Amino acid sequence: MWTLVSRGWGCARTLARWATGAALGPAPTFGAAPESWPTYRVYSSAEFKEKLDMSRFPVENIRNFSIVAHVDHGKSTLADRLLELTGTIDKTKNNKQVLDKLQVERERGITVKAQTASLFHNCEGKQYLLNLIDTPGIQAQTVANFFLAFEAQLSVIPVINKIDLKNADPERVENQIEKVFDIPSDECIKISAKLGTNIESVLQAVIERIPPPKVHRKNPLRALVFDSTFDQYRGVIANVALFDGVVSKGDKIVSAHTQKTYEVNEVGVLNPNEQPTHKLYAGQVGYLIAGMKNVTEAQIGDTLYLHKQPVEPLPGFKSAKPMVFAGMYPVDQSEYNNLKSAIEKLTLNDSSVTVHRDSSLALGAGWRLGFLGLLHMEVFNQRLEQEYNASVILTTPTVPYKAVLSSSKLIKEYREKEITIINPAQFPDKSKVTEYLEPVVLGTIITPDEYTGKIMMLCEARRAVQKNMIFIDQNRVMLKYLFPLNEIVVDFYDSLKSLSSGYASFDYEDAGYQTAELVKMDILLNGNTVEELVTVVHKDKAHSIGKAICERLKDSLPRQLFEIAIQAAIGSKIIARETVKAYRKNVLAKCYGGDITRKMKLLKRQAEGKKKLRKIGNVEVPKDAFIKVLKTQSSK
Ligand SMILES: Nc1nc2c(ncn2[C@@H]2O[C@H](COP(=O)(O)OP(=O)(O)OP(=O)(O)O)[C@@H](O)[C@H]2O)c(=O)[nH]1
Repeated sequence: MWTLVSRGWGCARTLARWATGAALGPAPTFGAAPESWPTYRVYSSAEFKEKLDMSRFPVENIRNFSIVAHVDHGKSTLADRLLELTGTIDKTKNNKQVLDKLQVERERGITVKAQTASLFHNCEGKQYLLNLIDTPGIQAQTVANFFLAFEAQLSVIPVINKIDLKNADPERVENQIEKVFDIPSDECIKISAKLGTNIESVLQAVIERIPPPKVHRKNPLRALVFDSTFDQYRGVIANVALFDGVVSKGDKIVSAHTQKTYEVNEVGVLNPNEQPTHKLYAGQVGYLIAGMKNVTEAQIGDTLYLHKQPVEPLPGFKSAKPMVFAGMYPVDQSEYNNLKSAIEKLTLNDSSVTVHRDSSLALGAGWRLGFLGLLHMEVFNQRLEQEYNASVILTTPTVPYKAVLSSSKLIKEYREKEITIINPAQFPDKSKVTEYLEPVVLGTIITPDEYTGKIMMLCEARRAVQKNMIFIDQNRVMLKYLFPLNEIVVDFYDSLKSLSSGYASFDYEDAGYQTAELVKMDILLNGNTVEELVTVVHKDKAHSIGKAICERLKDSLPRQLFEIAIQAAIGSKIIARETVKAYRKNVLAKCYGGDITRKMKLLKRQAEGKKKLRKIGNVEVPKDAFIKVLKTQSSK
């Protein structure tokens, strides 16, 4: 297990994007605080006053760093220990993933939204300001991220975590790090974040190995908005990193993006909760509230400067590339506007989600959203439900395919020859294209040798082509495969973990497009297309995927008064079929006798159940039926 810690503004500009592309910064707190809520330190008034004065942290006493690692490697636990060690939170048994504030994060135990925390730390008589960004683990790209950090010349501190585990073998991991990343093994820090072992060395290394940020306090203000959240009472809270100058309460600032002017109502640091300060100085990271009311006013990547003191805007962020697209529609069209506003607010603090308006004959007006992966999509959906009480229909996720058009009519319509298709409903017919292209990724798998055979079979079943295989030590193998993206987005990681008893790791990076024989497949219920399940599949897999979807749908559909034919079709050709026999569910069957109130209760419950159903033709389908079906797609 290993963790990277890196430095400088890179943490805001690059590292955070690495992990998910999701924005950095504090998340709004929703609902009741969980029982395990941490105890934040309460400052005495003298201490508090001193804390407000950020001028006591000159640039040379500031370090900016991120924790980057795979899902579950202990980033948030290490962050907890760093918060405790620096006195930011009291040391209690309840400190579990303190920076994970969203309900979904605590339920799933994964970080969805990166959090910033400014830690005040005394070391050898000097007071340091250490800005920590706990990155989310939604995407499996740690190896690729390491090389990005390397190219950006960021300092990298390898940290080997979980050394308390019985089967931990830190020496072997050190050797692997040396072999794969060319980092001398004596630079590795071995810790147990859970037990708090050797955490001081991490802080020490952050101070010693990471240089202070390169900024100028005497220049006019130049602040990068690297995240923003929306508070219904205070408006937009923008998280800022100051590259130049100083910002104070009462300053007039301008957004380089919108050219709108605002007055700063509050500035402060995140410790880890918002703590107002008098000013923020270049090199520091904090938040700013300036009366921005609309979610579109605080664009991530925007530069803020002082009124009448314009500056060259900072380069901003390279936007994260969505890998998976899905349609999203309100269950009830009258909820369209509420859902629109919920999506806007959520995308404000997760800028890696792309949104296009979309509409479908069957599902009405909605959107096509782009996500970094399937887990990202699931989490976004869960947050909509939990935080905004929204009920949505999600269509089968698809990857962005391309088609080179041959039909001059279509070329005219699209105004280009090569189009990207993010909605399977718009997949052009074979007679109108020269070729189809599918996105591919270069996957890196590191596994104990004993699982290599099974993993190679799994990769081949996913149409992957082997590019490389090396032994990184006596019993560990690193495999590189070129995968079609659609073969890994749904459940590849789960399959890999289960067949390697959890030991194999998986990373991937974008590798462009390759020619592919693709077809559009419809799923029909009694002859009516199920819009949610229209999908694009590889020709060779159409039959097995179609069959699997029909079988799974059969298991998820309740019997109804009539027979239901479930069919998979390519054009007019039916390639698979299942039948659900007729049946009448008589909820009153057990209620012979006269208890009318009990009868009414049962009928009411049945009516409520019906609200969770979607009607396709005359067939009623439970909403969650489709989700269950999706899981079968790439495993066949
Ligand atoms: N034994 C042991 N378990 C640890 C250690 N550090 C973390 N864990 C456990 O590993 C699991 C994952 O820890 P997290 O801190 O949530 O990991 P993460 O990397 O932040 O996970 P994501 O946010 O999902 O990317 C939790 O069950 C922790 O209790 C450690 O040093 N030793």
